Formats: sequence, structure tokens, C-alpha cells
Amino acid sequence: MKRTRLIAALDTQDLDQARSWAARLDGHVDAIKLGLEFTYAQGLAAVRDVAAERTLFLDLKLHDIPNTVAKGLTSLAPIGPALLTIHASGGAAMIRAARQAIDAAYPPLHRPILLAVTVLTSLDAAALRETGIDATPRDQVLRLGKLAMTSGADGLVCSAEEIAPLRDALGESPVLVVPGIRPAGSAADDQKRIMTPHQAARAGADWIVVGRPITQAADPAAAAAAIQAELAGI
Ligand SMILES: O=c1ccn([C@@H]2O[C@H](COP(=O)(O)O)[C@@H](O)[C@H]2O)c(=O)[nH]1
Repeated sequence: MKRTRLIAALDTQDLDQARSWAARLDGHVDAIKLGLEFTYAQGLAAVRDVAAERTLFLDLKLHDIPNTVAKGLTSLAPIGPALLTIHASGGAAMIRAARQAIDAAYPPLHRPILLAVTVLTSLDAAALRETGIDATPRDQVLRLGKLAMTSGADGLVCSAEEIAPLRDALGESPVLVVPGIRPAGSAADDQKRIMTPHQAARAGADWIVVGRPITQAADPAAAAAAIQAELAGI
């Protein structure tokens, strides 16, 4: 069985905090995630600083017209992320433009994994309906997942609930990155479609993304190590 890898989401506006978490988690996580909160507060130079010598999941969830997304991804090339996100709901032309931009702007040996976010893990069926989408999260994830994979994405961001249906529909090739992960007993916070690290790994996640259960723990390194032990024990 493949190993499910752990990404720690370093969600903070503070550079020293991000540096400190990253250093404490070295050796305990497989990658770090920096996203909107950190990048808007500190800028891309700080992203480079924290990500230096580490595997970076740069989760900026681009969602715009095709030309703007393509140019945005091109601008991110000097950062050297290992994984990048766009929104699948931006449509086929946007995803194709993202694919072309990555193939053109990133050296072949350093091409990031292009991930399409399907349905945010903070949305349940009722919240999805409020956006005008009268489908279950599962069906909407499948629809967007198929669209993204046939338009050039390398993988998908989904909840653990959708891993099995996505594998049934699309096989093993999509890289599945799964947030909404909560160790047993931890608070769900604003996440709606959640599973434990063990459940996500059993379902076939390639990567899980864990933020607050690690960063808000009294000992973040110990929290990450406990999750790794849970992943290793599947
Ligand atoms: O659907 C999505 C897409 C991205 N995320 C990101 O994952 C982490 C989760 O943090 P927690 O503190 O473990 O809830 C966060 O950075 C989100 O931006 C997601 O949760 N769901």
C-alpha cells in the first residue's frame, strides 16, 4: 500500500511564527502549506524564505479568466512550489491554460503538481445548495474532478469522503490531496466533510493536509509525529 504523506498547513500572518513552526516540524512532516493568509500578509519573498529547502504546497487557489490564471502561475515559477492549486470551477479553458502555463514556465524536472480544488471541505450539501448547486458534494466533486482531469490537472483537492468514488471513476492516476482531516477527538472548526488521518489513508489519499490540529497543539512536532504514526499504522 502506498504511503500517505503529511502536509502541515502553516496558516498565520506572522513570519516568525511560520519560520518557527516550519523549523519545529522539520523531519515530522513531508511538506508545508502556505496559503492566502500568509502570502497576503507577508508576500512571496517571505514564502520563499520559509519554504527554502522544504517541499512547498503553495495553496493560492487561483480562480480567474484563463489568461490571468496562466500569467499568475507563470509569476509563481521562481518560488518553485511542489504543489499548486487552482479552482476546478474556473472551467475547462482555465484549467487548460494553467496546464500550458506550467509546462511553459517551469523546468521539466521542477514542474509542480497542478491540483484542482473541487468542493471546499468547509461546504456540506446545504451550503453547496446555497451557491446554486443542487447536487451532493460527492456528485459535484465527481463532476468537477472529471472536468479537471480531462483538462490537464495532475490531481484534485477533495475531502476524504470522495476518495473512493473518485478512485472508482478516475483510477489511481489523479494525485489526491485531502484537507478536512481531524485526529479523533479534535474540534472540527469550520470543516464539514472530515475524516481522521487513518480513515483518509485507508481510503487512498496521496497527501493529507492538517493545519490547526498541528499548529494549535501544545507541541506541534508531537502532534505531527502522532499523525505520522497513525498513517504508518494503516
Ligand atoms: O477544500 C479545502 C481546500 C483547502 N483547505 C486548506 O487546508 C487547510 C486545512 O486547515 P485546518 O486547520 O486543518 O482546517 C487550510 O489551510 C485550508 O486553506 C481546506 O481546508 N479545504
